[in-house]
Amino acid sequence: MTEENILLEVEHLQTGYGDLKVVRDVSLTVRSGQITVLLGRNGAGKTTTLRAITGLNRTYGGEVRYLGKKLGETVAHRRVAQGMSYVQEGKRVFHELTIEQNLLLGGFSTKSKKRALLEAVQEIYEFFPILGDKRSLPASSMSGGQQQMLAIGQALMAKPKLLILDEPSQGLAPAIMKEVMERVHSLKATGLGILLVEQAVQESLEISDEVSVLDMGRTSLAGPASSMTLEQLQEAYFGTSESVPAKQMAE
Ligand SMILES: Nc1ncnc2c1ncn2[C@@H]1O[C@H](COP(=O)(O)OP(=O)(O)OP(=O)(O)O)[C@@H](O)[C@H]1O
Repeated sequence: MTEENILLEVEHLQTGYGDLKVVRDVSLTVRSGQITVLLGRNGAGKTTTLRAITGLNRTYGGEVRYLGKKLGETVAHRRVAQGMSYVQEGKRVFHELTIEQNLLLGGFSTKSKKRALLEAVQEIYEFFPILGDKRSLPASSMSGGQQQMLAIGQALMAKPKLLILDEPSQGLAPAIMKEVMERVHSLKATGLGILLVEQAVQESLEISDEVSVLDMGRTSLAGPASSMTLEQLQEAYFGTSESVPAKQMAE
């Protein structure tokens, strides 16, 4: 893997809320055409890390480099304009708007002409056919999994280089979760780099290239997904290599 593939490098990041330092030492890398998954127990600091990467929380220490440049105090909307799209936890779509209106809003930041936006919407329909089938219906009429696909489609409308997804499988039935994960996996072929936060350990490891585990605001394990053993992950999660069933790691 060459250095040119690197989209995002986070080194020894420190961030939090006001005086509260929640994230003390987090490092991770995301490359184009690859998925990096950020794992960790509830409250480990995963969402807070994403908020600092996207400019929603201040960085107290360490560094975030995107496309080879330090982001420093770059405000969130400039990061979006530079190709960072963030799908926050909980399928944040506009329920009263139609699916198509939601997608068009997603392309607003590109300042594209209507025609280009409609072409981009068609590409999203090809990728998520269910959104095309239901384009004129309000988003509220869709299931949780379909709303998650809409939230991802909305983020893709901004033509990102880096897609950041916070727990896309949250609250979804297993079959729907698998479908969402497969769709996320297939996005790699477009050259997009993806930073995925997940509680579904097994499913996210299957589609990821790199893994970073967070424990109490610190990176406790990082490396290629293919080389991670269950024992290493357990130790990184709990600070012990005693046998803990994989599914419990999400609890
Ligand atoms: N707005 C906030 N103000 C103060 N503290 C916060 C705020 N949001 C989160 N925290 C605290 O920061 C810590 C890390 O939370 P964070 O949401 O980043 O964890 P997480 O790993 O994403 O967990 P989860 O999987 O439950 O979403 C927690 O102790 C949480 O209570």
